[in-house]
Amino acid sequence: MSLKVTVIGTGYLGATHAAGMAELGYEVLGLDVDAEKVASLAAGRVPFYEPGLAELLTRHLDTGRLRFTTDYAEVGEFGDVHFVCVGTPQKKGEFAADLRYVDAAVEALAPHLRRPTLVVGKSTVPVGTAARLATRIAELAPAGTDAELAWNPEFLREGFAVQDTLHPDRLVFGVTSAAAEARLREVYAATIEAGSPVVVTDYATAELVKVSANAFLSTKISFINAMAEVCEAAGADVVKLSESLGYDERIGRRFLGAGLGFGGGCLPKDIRAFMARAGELGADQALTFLREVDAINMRRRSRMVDLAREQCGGGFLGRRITVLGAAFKPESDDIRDSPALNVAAQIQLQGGQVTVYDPKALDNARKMYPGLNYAESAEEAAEGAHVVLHLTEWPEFREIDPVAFGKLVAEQRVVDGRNALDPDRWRAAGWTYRALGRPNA
Ligand SMILES: NC(=O)c1ccc[n+]([C@@H]2O[C@H](COP(=O)([O-])OP(=O)(O)OC[C@H]3O[C@@H](n4cnc5c(N)ncnc54)[C@H](O)[C@@H]3O)[C@@H](O)[C@H]2O)c1
Ligand SMILES: O=c1ccn([C@@H]2O[C@H](COP(=O)(O)OP(=O)(O)O[C@H]3O[C@H](CO)[C@@H](O)[C@H](O)[C@H]3O)[C@@H](O)[C@H]2O)c(=O)[nH]1
Repeated sequence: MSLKVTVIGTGYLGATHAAGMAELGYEVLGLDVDAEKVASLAAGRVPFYEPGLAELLTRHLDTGRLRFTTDYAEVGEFGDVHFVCVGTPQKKGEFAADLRYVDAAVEALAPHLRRPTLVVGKSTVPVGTAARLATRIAELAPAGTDAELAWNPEFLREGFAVQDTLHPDRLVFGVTSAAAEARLREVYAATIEAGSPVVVTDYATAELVKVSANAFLSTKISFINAMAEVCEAAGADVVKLSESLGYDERIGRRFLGAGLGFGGGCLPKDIRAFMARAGELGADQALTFLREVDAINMRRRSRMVDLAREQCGGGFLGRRITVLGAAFKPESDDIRDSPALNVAAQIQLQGGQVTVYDPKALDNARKMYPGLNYAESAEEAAEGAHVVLHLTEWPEFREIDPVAFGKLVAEQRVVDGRNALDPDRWRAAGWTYRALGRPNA
């Protein structure tokens, strides 16, 4: 009989994981405490934008392999394997991760476990969490239930979540028994067969792989952005510098894109939680460099505001500013810690009249930043602008015809926060083109 899998927490990670598990052939029950989200998923509507996910979801609602609920008793009854995918955001006013949702999920699930089961943590957590949760499960699971915990961190990227879920570049299994390892190998048999390597290790290492991967990626981005600061001071070109570095295979070109820096629901909060946890463990010195990584990243945002102000003639009062992009990166509608919206809000606070356009993230942006103006197209956003800021590199912004666009604005000034537009094309159309870390023409 085929395995029955549950997925607890059906946000960006969980909804994709649930659909991915159904694609692998399992019967899947997704649970969320957000009844609206559950109703939406059950009706075949993905409550966020993720390419390819809607198709996968509707396919498996149709095959009958995928269902959703808000009822923990049903989940406990149903599942052989339970994946925990709830959020672990940054605590308000602190660096540490807020573990209340993970704790609540385990507390709610464990009393309903009914037979030998494996609970598998996928959320990103501070090292030591799994060991603590394993003890909690042992305390709360009904007597005689052979319930175990494993930690199987997730490395998917938003915008590529379906592909990354079905073809992960590695699987990490943090386990305390051969039986748990065997169960995970069974769950992921097709993925392993298709070539994804498996690393079997203890809880602590599995938890640390995840946060150290995100620390490395953040460091790579802040490294190139630090080089951008030096390039700017020296009149050099960070795009050419990055290209040249990337040809060295030991360095590699990926995640060397200089610009406005990293945002989103993962990298910023994960490096901060990592520093906080290292501090608790007495290893804070090991991660002091991450403070600098964070600081370099945040400086990108203020530098962008400065450049925009410069282009507005020294102040924002009475100036119209077009912001292209609201999502923290293209191919996503996620605006968590979005650098684009952070810059837009700073400029608005300083008296600028900001109009934002994004192909997918307008609804989310309107809810979180109701004070900004929004437009339904790049062209509408550009009407009468004194400066255009390109802050999220959606492909459609690269397609803009700078000649036609130039007729809409009050002044032809563009600041490219993602080094993704072609400076020659914009300059040839009469625009003043500025970018972070690139020389002026
Ligand atoms: N988004 C990503 O790309 C990604 C990738 C890898 C890892 N992660 C990690 O995965 C976790 C989830 O991230 P996300 O982006 O999917 O967050 P999210 O906010 O989109 O989703 C979390 C979901 O958990 C639900 N939830 C909260 N408490 C619950 C409870 N007690 N029981 C059941 N459901 C509950 C929320 O309603 C929400 O739908 C985080 O730890 C994150 O760091 C995220
Ligand atoms: O060269 C680059 C690459 C990325 N970014 C920015 O970095 C941020 C994060 O991008 P990305 O890593 O592609 O997005 P996420 O979906 O947040 O994925 C990261 O965070 C996830 C959650 O932990 C992990 O699973 C993924 O492996 C990890 O890449 C975005 O703001 C990007 O604009 C740059 O500034 N320059």
